Amino acid sequence: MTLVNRRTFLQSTAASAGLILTGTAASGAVDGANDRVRIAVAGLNGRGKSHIDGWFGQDNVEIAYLIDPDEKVLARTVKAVQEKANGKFKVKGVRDVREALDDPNLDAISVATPNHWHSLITIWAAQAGKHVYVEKPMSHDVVEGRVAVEAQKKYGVVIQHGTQRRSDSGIAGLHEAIQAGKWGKLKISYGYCCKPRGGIGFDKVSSPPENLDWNLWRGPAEIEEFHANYHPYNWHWFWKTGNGDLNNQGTHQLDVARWAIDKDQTHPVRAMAIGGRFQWGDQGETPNTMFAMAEYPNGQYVFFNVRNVNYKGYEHQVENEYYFEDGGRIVRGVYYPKGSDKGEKVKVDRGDVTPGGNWGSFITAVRAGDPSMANGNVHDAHYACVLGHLMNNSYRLGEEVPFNAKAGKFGDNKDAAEHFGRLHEIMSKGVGVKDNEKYTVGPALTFDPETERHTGDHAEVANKLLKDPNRKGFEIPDAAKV
Ligand SMILES: NC(=O)C1=CN([C@@H]2O[C@H](COP(=O)(O)OP(=O)(O)OC[C@H]3O[C@@H](n4cnc5c(N)ncnc54)[C@H](OP(=O)(O)O)[C@@H]3O)[C@@H](O)[C@H]2O)C=CC1
Ligand SMILES: O=C1CO[C@H](CO)[C@@H](O)[C@@H]1O
Repeated sequence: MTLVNRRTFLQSTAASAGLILTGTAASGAVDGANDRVRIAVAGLNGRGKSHIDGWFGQDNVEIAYLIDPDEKVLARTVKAVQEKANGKFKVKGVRDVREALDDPNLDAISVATPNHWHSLITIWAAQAGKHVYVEKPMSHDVVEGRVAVEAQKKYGVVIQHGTQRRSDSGIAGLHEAIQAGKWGKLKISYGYCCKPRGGIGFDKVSSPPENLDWNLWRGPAEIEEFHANYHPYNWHWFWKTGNGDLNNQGTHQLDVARWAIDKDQTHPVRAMAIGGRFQWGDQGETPNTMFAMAEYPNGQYVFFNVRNVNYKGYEHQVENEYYFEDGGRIVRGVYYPKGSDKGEKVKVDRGDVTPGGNWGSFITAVRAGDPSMANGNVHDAHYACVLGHLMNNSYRLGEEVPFNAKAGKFGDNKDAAEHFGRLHEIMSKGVGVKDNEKYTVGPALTFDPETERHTGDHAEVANKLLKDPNRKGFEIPDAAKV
C-alpha cells in the first residue's frame, strides 16, 4: 500500500464522518511492549479454531480472550489454548463479548460467531476502539452492514472481512488486468457456490442445553424457541440467523465477482433470484439451489449459482468465471476467445495486496493503525454482502411456479436464460427434480445505491427485508448515531 493510498483512505473516511482523526487507540498504531497485539476470539466451535491457529502463527500476538456462550466449548478451548501458549501469555475465557471489549488493553477482536452477531460485535468493537477481523458475511442484513461502515468511518479502526481470497495477489492481479481492459470489457462476472450438502431433518422445540447461554447465543436475532438444529452450524439454513449458502460459502465468490467489475461500481441497481430447497424435505428455510443475477449501474452483471443437492456425477464448482463483451471468457484460469474451445493460460502480474496472508495482513494493518491496508476492507465487505442480501431478498419475495426451463423471467437477457437453462438441466436430469415440483421465482428488485433503499414496484415489501428486527438490549444503533 502506498502512502497516497493510506492518506486518501484516512482523509476520505475522516471527512465523511466529519471529524479529524487524532491518535486514538484505533486510529494510531498499536502501542505496547514491542508492538504486541492483544486479540480476542469470539465464536470457538468451528472457524474460531482457524482464527486461533492464525493468531498463534503471528509473531508477538497474544490471544487475550476467548469468548463463547457455550460453557463446554469455552472451557475446552481455553484449556487447549493455555497449553499451547506454554506460559507465553494467559488467556481469559468469557461468555459475553462486552466483557472483553471493556478491557482498555485489548487491541482487536476476531469474530467467528454465527452471522446474526457479526455486525453488532463489529459495531460494538469499533465503538470501543478495537480493530476487527470479522468472518463473512460481515452483515446479516443491509442496514446493519451500513452501520458497520459508518462505525468504521467514525472510529477509524481496521476492519478486515474474512474473505481470505482478498489476500491472494494472483486474484488481485487478474482483476487489475480485467479492469485495465486486457480482454476487452467485462460483461458478466460469475460466481459459483456448488458444493454438495445434505438435509438437516427436523428438530423439535426443546429447552436449550444447560451449558448454553441461550440469551447470548440469540443476541440480536428475534427467536423465541430453541431447537437443536440451530446450534451449532445449521443456523446457516434459517433466515433469522444465517443467509443460506449464497451468503455463506457464496460470500467468497460473490466478493470475488464484485471485485472484478469496474472499481467505481458499489451496489447493483437490480437483483433477482430463482431457486428452491429441493429433495431434502427438511426444516431448513434457505434455498439449496439458486440462479441469481444483479445488474450494476454501468450495465455489468454478476451472475450466481448455488447447487447443494448431491447426485451421481455432481459437478463441484466453487469458483469464478469472467465473460467479456466480445464473447471471450476466462474459465478456470484459461482465456477462450469468442467461439473457441482452444484457450490459453492466463498470465498476469501479481496485484496489490497487503502481504502476509489473511491473518498476517490484518496484524500488519493493526500495527500500522491503517484501515486501508485491510485485505477486504469494510466497504468491500459491505458491497459483497449486500449483493447477496438483495439476491436472497428477491428469492424470499418470490412466487412458486411449476418447475420448468421457462420459469425464469429474464426479458430479453439471453445470457441469463442460457445460464439458468444449464442449472435447470442439471436439476432435472441430474438430481431428478420432477415437473410437478416448484421453483420460487423472485421479482426483479430495483435498488438505489445511494440511499441503499429499494425503489419501484416491490419497494414496500422489499424495504422491510433490509433490516432484521432485533431483541431488546441487542439493537443495532442508528447509522447517524453510531
Ligand atoms: N472464511 C472462511 O473460510 C470460513 C468462515 N466461516 C464463518 O465463520 C462463522 C462461524 O462458522 P462455524 O464456526 O462454522 O459455526 P459454528 O456454529 O460451528 O460456530 C459458531 C460459534 O460461535 C459461538 N457463538 C454464538 N454466539 C456467540 C457470541 N455471542 N459470542 C461468542 N461466540 C458465539 C457458537 O457458540 P455455541 O458453541 O454455543 O454454538 C459457536 O461456538 C460463520 O459466520 C461462517 O460463515 C466458517 C468457515 C470457514
Ligand atoms: O460450510 C462452510 C465451509 O466452507 C465455507 C468457507 O470456505 C464456510 O464458510 C462454510 O460455513
